[in-house]
Amino acid sequence: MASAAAPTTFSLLHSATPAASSSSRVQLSSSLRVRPLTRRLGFTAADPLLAANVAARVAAVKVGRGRRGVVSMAKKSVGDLSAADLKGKKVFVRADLNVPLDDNQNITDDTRIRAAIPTIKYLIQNGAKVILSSHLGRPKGVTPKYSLGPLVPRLSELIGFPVVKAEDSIGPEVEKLVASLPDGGVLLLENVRFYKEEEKNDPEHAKKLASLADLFVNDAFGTAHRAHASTEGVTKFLKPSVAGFLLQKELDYLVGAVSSPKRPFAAIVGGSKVSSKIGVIESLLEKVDILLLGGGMIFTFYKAQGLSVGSSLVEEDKLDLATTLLAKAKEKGVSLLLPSDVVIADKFAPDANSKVVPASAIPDGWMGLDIGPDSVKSFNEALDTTKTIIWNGPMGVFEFDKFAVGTEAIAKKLADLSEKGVTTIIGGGDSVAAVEKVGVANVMSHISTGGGASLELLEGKELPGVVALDEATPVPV
Ligand SMILES: Nc1ncnc2c1ncn2[C@@H]1O[C@H](COP(=O)(O)OP(=O)(O)OP(=O)(O)O)[C@@H](O)[C@H]1O
Ligand SMILES: O=C(O)[C@H](O)COP(=O)(O)O
Repeated sequence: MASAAAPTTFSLLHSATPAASSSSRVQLSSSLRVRPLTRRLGFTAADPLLAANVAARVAAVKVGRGRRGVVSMAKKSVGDLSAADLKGKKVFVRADLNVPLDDNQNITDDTRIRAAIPTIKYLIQNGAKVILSSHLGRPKGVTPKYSLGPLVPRLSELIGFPVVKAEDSIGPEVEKLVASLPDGGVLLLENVRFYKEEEKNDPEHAKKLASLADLFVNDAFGTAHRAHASTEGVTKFLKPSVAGFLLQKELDYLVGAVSSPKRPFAAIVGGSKVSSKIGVIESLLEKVDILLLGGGMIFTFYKAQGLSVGSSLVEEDKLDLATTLLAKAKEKGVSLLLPSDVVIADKFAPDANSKVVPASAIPDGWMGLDIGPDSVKSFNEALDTTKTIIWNGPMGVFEFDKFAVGTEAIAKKLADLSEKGVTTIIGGGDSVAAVEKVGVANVMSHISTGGGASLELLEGKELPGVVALDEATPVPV
């Protein structure tokens, strides 16, 4: 790729043969490590409110190539609103509180609730009346098991006082509760998806939601790829409509850091199928210096190169695509690495028999379920040269302990590099689960709260929930 800093001595591993991979030698970068964006701006990741606020002001730049060409993703932030703008104002806040619940309605991962708190607290501290809304799951009509009720205790605990819960998201009862909300109070609306008009982005419905408030803050990054009434529709009726701190931080990393990365810039893409990652790979090939591929998709690449893959996951109709992507990497000067060895299993099960073999020697009847130790070694060497890394998708079937080793090794490597100042961005979905399983989530530069939304951003698409927000006022940088 056109980068002066790209590692020129890095061999292009289009061949999946063990000989090719193990013979690769990566020249270690001797240049100084850069500090993550937050540290460079003079605050710590432990101070997300301040971090996002300052980042919004300082780092909000024209970034991203969207569906309709180059667009500005720099949006007005809630941090641009002062106490004078907020005191006594009714603020409709759309968050993504779509958290997993167990059979007893206990929250099993509160990450998304915690991530929404900085914006809510900022509004409270500035005397606003917070009308908080979210979806939970994909209900078809009013469905008690998708009520937001179970979130109230944790939300109240994190906010520091009891949150009032409405039984609906629109209507006279909600209006009464809004009217009795004190300055600095928080009212949680019921699941916005209990109305089918929400997902249809029905303008009349959006108008009803908007009529509850004076202004709009969208902090629902995980749902920003949906043009729904509470994410996009309400912006037509509420001014200003601004980005919350979480949304801004996600954009700063997934668009800002990816568009203007400190180089060398590496992407690690895994997951099950190449078909679900085509857009991401194609988009990243335009930006990265190094691309490491793992997960189930590698077998389609191997087969495209004429290797036998046993009974590994292969998308027969994507063989040509795999060949095209390899050629594109070569054309762009991207160092693309496929794993040189794999952990194979005699069945798709946690207790399968397993062994490590070169990628070129997968026997019939066996399937590859993880990357092998040599691959981890060469991936680590490649990552050692980088200053920015983005990771999306696990290296193997990490749900089975036996085949989680490669994914966990990559998670540990990123944690190690992050502590040395490399910007590490985890792009949502299963890779986040893997990072959390290893217990290194807190050291990464950024962990996205969005699965589909982060994928769409990485594909270079615009998110309707972001596009609809007010543009940031340009500031001299
Ligand atoms: N070699 C393999 N064979 C089969 N499945 C695999 C293999 N390697 C990884 N997977 C599976 O890929 C799945 C994750 O793939 P997916 O494409 O959904 O990744 P993701 O992008 O991290 O997740 P999400 O779609 O939630 O954002 C995991 O369930 C994992 O078990
Ligand atoms: O979990 C997610 O990815 C978001 O909350 C969006 O949910 P959805 O895919 O049901 O719109």
